Amino acid sequence: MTAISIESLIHTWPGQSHATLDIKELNINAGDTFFIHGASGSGKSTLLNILAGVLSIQSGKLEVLGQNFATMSHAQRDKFRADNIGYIFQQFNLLPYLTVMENVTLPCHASKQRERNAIEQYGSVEEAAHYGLTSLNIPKALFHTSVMRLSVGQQQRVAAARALIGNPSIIIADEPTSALDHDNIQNFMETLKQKCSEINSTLVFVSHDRTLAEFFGQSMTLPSRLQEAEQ
Ligand SMILES: Nc1ncnc2c1ncn2[C@@H]1O[C@H](COP(=O)(O)OP(=O)(O)OP(=O)(O)O)[C@@H](O)[C@H]1O
Repeated sequence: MTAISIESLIHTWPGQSHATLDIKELNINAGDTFFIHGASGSGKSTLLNILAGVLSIQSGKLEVLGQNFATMSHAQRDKFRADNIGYIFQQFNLLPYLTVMENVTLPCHASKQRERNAIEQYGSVEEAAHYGLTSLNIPKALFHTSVMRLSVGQQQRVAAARALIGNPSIIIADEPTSALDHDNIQNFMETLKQKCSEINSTLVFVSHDRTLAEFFGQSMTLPSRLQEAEQ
């Protein structure tokens, strides 16, 4: 099954003389690990926002899990995202006034489907969060403390546990390793891949760091607009 299918996708931001994104064709199979590399300004965030349904499609075709995004309203895409996409942000986006557990269980409050999946597999949302955090090496003693008291590496693993809870079909990761040191990057990449494979989730991972491509089954590079402008 195809998880993500793109045909002739073009996105031009207002005031720009040429398109930020121009992707003729891209197919990502369900369960694959896919790396998108691109320099700063090449349109990585724009593409991820389109894939997650945050931005509407201007031109071309995009199907995510067989759903045609062009025919869906903003509200339909928001629900689809909550149910089917776990998102890991560059700056983690953990809520500072919530505990580790409260952060991790959030997606199950936003999506009945993810809540159901968590309960079916682990008996309760809390048990699902416990399992996720433990398997990502977060000590139990930290489960009920504020996320602000965690190290950067721990915060990123909590962000991963939050993205994975309730088994979303797709995990999108936007530069999630940029704040980590070398050893933490290796550990984080291996663990993230293993966890995605455990829940049969498709991993779409974006970074400016092309050395990370080695961790993935397939990859693509977005052309640098700066280079094009200079040619
Ligand atoms: N909301 C917006 N309004 C107008 N232009 C935008 C907007 N967001 C992005 N752009 C433009 O689109 C281009 C690509 O930006 P984007 O953030 O997608 O790139 P990126 O590859 O994620 O960059 P970085 O690695 O620096 O985060 C840039 O020229 C940027 O100015």
